[in-house]
Amino acid sequence: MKYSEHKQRLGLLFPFKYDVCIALTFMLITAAAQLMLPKIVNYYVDGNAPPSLFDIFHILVLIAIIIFSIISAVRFYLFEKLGIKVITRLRLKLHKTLLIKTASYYDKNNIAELAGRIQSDTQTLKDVLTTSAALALRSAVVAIGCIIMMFTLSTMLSLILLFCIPIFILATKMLSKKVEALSESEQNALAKTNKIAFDNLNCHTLIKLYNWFGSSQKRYSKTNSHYALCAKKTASAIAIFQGFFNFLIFSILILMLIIGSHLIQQKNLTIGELASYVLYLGMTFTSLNMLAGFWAEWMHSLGATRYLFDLLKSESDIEPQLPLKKVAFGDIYFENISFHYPGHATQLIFDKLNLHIKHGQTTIISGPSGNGKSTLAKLLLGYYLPTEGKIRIGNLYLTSQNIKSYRNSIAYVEQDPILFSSSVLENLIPEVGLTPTKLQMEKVIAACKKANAHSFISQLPQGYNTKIGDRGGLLSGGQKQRIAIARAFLQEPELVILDEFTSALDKENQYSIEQAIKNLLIGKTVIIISHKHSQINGAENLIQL
Ligand SMILES: Nc1ncnc2c1ncn2[C@@H]1O[C@H](COP(=O)(O)OP(=O)(O)OP(=O)(O)O)[C@@H](O)[C@H]1O
Repeated sequence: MKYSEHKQRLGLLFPFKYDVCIALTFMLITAAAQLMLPKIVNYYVDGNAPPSLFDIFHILVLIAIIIFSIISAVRFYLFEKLGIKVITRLRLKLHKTLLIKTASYYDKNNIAELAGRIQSDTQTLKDVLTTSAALALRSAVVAIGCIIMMFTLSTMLSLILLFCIPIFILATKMLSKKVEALSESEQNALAKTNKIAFDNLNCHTLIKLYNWFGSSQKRYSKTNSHYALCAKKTASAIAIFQGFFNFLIFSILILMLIIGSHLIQQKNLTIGELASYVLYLGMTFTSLNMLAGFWAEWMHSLGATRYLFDLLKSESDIEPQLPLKKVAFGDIYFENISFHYPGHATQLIFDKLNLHIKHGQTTIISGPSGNGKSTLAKLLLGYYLPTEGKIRIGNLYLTSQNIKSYRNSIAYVEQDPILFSSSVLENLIPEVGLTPTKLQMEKVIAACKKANAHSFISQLPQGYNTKIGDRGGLLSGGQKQRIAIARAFLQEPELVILDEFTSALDKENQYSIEQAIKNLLIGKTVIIISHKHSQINGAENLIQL
């Protein structure tokens, strides 16, 4: 645990400093009101209060109670609202960071685990950073206020009490260290459990097919039990502390009552003052208990969110976010390209590969399965950078600095197209969503007609607004490919990479789409990755890998 880690978490509140100040003001008012309560008790017990129920004193007390209740409710709402704001902002930041992580980052990390962590890890921060922190702060104010009040009531009793406080602080410190370590392993175990659940649900048909229910359930049960074990360890550490704390509270309380009754006999204390003192003592312990609970919770969240903050920090696996520039396309050259996937140094996919792909022409890249055809596309798309050698497009070398600008003019249609689980329309123009203008809709329909997709989309229950399921699971392979092709048309690209793009189409659709592509992509650079040499009649070049 480092100082910077505390600062980092508290820094999340900084953008909402005004909300924090307003909420804290309300909190301080409630703390002050709370401190008045034992004094009122003292007033009643020693017989100073007026006997008539409808006396102005009682009416004022009632008004004070009503105001206190309203302010408490507002304070609760303000801190909850603050928590929601902080977490929403953090989730947005994490989502953005994850989106711009490199392709190799996703080779190493599990998507389900990452998505789960955005939700669960941030949730642990929400309460601790706002409502719990506010209660802890109020508890600190109340505890200090109570100690002052207790000194005004009896110096002797208060001095005895002060001796007990170091024991309390020492126990809190020891516990928080233990809880921090336990929480980190608990959160990691939870993330692993989510990962296995996602994997199993994703492969539910496979599990059904081969009757792998038992083994899948066992895999989940193993991680789930490990999580339960970690959570139980954290809970028992907190429970031990709670037990010790309760023992401390009651022992001190009895001690104070014994000494207090002696002081009453010696006429050094009134009954009302002792009652008031015991109430302040109770409030001090409740406040200290809350503070200790908060500290344990804070350390829990520190350990639990370490992964998230590391994720935000790691700049090395983030693609540079530079403004898009207009780029000039030309012939594409692979100059002595060697490549292996990150972390797979022994599996060289290309070894000093040299290629020349002519601008404005159609080139077929062919070769046996596993020879690196799709990898070549991924290099051109800048998902990975070559291990050695350079890719030149026209006069410019492809680098991580300019790839975003290039990608802006590239369309890629894959064998198994990636689709959002949202509507057809959102898959075609996600930036517009569900409310396209008339002109945009006309463009979409024109692109879909060219891709032979319009007729089947029109027959879907809600047409272009039909939700297509997880990764387009409610569509056939050919329908998914036609949507991906329409999406490529809409990009108005300079370079089009078609990776086995008709693999899921029947002969009739294949022929008409090939014709549409042939006519539409005149003058563009088209790279067709295919096992079959003659995928598009009239392809000008063939490269055999
Ligand atoms: N993300 C990755 N990490 C590590 N290795 C990978 C990755 N993607 C692909 N490979 C490996 O790279 C090699 C080339 O794969 P690639 O998909 O480029 O072949 P391909 O020629 O397109 O195959 P196919 O015709 O079967 O689609 C394969 O051995 C594959 O295992």
